[in-house]
Amino acid sequence: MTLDPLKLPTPAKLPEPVEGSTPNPPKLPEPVEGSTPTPTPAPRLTRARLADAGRALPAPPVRIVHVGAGAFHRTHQAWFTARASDAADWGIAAFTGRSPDVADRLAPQGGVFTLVERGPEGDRFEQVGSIVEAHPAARIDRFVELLADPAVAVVTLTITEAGYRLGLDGTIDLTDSSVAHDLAALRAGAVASARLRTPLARIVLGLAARRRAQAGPIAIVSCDNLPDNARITRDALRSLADMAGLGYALDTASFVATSVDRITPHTTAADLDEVEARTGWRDEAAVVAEPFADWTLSGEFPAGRPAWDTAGARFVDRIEPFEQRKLLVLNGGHLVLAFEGLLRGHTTVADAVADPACRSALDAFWTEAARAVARDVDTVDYRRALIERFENRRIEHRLAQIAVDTATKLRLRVQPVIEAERAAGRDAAASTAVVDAWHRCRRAGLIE
Ligand SMILES: NC(=O)c1ccc[n+]([C@@H]2O[C@H](COP(=O)([O-])OP(=O)(O)OC[C@H]3O[C@@H](n4cnc5c(N)ncnc54)[C@H](O)[C@@H]3O)[C@@H](O)[C@H]2O)c1
Ligand SMILES: O=P(O)(O)OC[C@@H](O)[C@@H](O)[C@H](O)[C@H](O)CO
Repeated sequence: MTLDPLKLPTPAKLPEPVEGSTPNPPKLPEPVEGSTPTPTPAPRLTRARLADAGRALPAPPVRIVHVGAGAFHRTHQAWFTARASDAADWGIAAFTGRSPDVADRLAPQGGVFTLVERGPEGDRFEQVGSIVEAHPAARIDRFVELLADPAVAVVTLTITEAGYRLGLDGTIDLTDSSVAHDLAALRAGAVASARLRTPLARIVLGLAARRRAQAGPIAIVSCDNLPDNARITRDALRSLADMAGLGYALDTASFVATSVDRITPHTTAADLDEVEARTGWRDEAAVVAEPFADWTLSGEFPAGRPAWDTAGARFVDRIEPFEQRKLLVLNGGHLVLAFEGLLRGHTTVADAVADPACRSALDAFWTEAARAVARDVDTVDYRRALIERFENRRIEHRLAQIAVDTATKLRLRVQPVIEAERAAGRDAAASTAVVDAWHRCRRAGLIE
């Protein structure tokens, strides 16, 4: 079958984990001899109760605004910020991208949450205090107020690839009904802007307010799995701002490129119960991640930034090789396992990678993907380490979580491999087979 894909719609240095450690469990009443024990519900984790229990996590001042407060923000940027040597100076106000769910869970806890670092041998629990405000996307008033505050120096984003509303050419899709709605609202001024639907339009509104308030420069840091995420974010914001007559909004914004990595599955109800049983706190905003974490950044922070390097982040002049390796090898590899795995009845990445047929498709794809990655980064040890990460059975990373927005992901994570192979005169058999598996998944109704 001939397929035309163009038609398709250094680990951080961390302290040794303490296996099974339970941070400061609250004191529960002693059971009374002879009585029928009534299970005592664990207290809800909150910043104030933590302080009462003798383990205060002081709330730092807000200097970072995050958009898209999902699971990954908590396991990655919030965690790096909490572990930076100057964590006491950098608090995060986290806004959801769309639904209010995460804000509803985090806000009653004062932003504090538990990170479960789930290694192959056991769990390590850590309470993270860097998020100090949590708001639903609809709190545009607070969002704009914060962006216009000179103390705020950084805006980070994890709104998923779909959240950027890009067309096939990689620029913002003006035919998208929400983009069109927001453009009209931005043009109509403040009252209409109170109902903005897209994160990028809200950022334009906030940056325009910042400019008018002369609050100084700011860094915008996309932490989504997109190639050239700084340019994509800048161009999309620039288009919106220019067309809305707010071109000045971006005058003092700096765009930082990132490659982000930490496998973060969706939190399950069983995970929350496990956190409660092991820590003694009921935490409705707990998140689970693998021990590995990587953050590579490139760009200017004109108003300062946390010392993320002290927590293991890497600042580089040229991000492309890191970005290519992450997006093509890891994320492209995930797509291989998702499609082949779903077709073979598997549920998780660990199940799929243990199946020799899926593994062989992965290895074949990786041979081609590695050739598409710039020579200046290693792909041999990287792949070896990745297999171990994928094999971590205790991380229940569901193939269905990966297999969303697949047309966009194929275009960004597999098509570049096909193009590189063909440009070198090869047949791109393994990467083209990924597209074929995608078609078969769609025909079988396994993915949308
Ligand atoms: N989960 C991971 O392992 C992982 C690892 C590296 C990078 N990332 C990046 O982070 C992104 C989010 O992952 P997550 O695990 O936090 O997901 P999540 O579902 O927990 O959270 C997604 C966030 O994005 C918002 N959002 C989703 N679709 C949107 C849309 N169309 N418009 C506006 N906002 C939208 C949601 O409201 C939520 O705030 C990924 O898409 C990826 O780019 C995730
Ligand atoms: O998060 P997505 O939807 O862009 O891609 C799915 C996975 O490949 C991704 O979440 C990886 O687990 C992650 O990028 C690892 O750091």
